[in-house]
Amino acid sequence: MSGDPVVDLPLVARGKVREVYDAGDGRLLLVASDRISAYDAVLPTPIPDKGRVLTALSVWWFDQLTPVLSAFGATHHLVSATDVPAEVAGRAMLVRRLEMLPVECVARGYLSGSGTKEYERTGSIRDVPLPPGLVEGSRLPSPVFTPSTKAEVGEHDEAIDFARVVDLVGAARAEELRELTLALYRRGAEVAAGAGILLADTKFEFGVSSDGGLVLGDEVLTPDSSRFWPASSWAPGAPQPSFDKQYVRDWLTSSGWDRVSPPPELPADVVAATRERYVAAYEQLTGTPFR
Ligand SMILES: N#Cc1c(N)ncnc1-c1cnn(Cc2cccc(F)c2)c1
Repeated sequence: MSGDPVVDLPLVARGKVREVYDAGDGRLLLVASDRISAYDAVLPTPIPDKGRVLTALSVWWFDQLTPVLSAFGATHHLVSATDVPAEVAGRAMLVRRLEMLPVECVARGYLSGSGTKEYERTGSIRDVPLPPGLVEGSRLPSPVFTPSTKAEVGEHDEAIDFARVVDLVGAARAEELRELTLALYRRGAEVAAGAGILLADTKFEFGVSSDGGLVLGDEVLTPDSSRFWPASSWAPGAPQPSFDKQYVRDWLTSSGWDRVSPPPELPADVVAATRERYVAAYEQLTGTPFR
């Protein structure tokens, strides 16, 4: 299951749960697996249909975000989600090959994880001062752009400030990345809130097309590239339950796994419940049945 190339194309990149293949003619094939990661480990048990659900969600979001992209004179990289090899039907996207910018464009609407630690140390996130009294899970007064550099596979991304983004891509492009990232986050958060889901944060990746325009790449606004929290259980002051991975996290914690040795297989009920959460995220966000 894991590790073997699934299509007869040259492998370009391999992440924890996804692969990129060279499809030729200036195209790439992004393939989403059914693998799931938790606590920085890829688990041995696949979640059936996870790859198909997250691919369908990205495809839906590319359409939803097109008006925001157009307002910035930008586009997205999706060419087709149907013109793909049969062995990865439904869980692959044929995309334009881009010159990817070396910046992970993260937008945060809520305080969580490393953001909370930074706030507790400095009273701010990167170069954005925040009001006192915020806690884990607090909604930020305004969404914040918190870029990082892309780490090697298996490493953690490195937080960078806006000045470093300017060094990497130039002042005008850096400003464009920040404003477009925040505009895309705001639209995503608005749509998600209407579906009872809080978009705590998300990561976008951008490339540049041959005519120099910005292009939204990678996957977009999936539970793998974002923190989705159920709005109904939002309670600032403690880590918020993950919309999709909480069953897995809770079971791993109860199993006694030490987070260092190879992770254990998931029981069937946790697999089924987790699959249902991915399907629920898709159906709640899009308002359409997952097939
Ligand atoms: N998207 C996109 C893209 C593009 N449109 N043009 C050129 N390169 C990329 C590209 C290359 N790597 N990644 C990240 C990545 C790593 C591992 C697995 C994955 F599925 C994805 C993105």
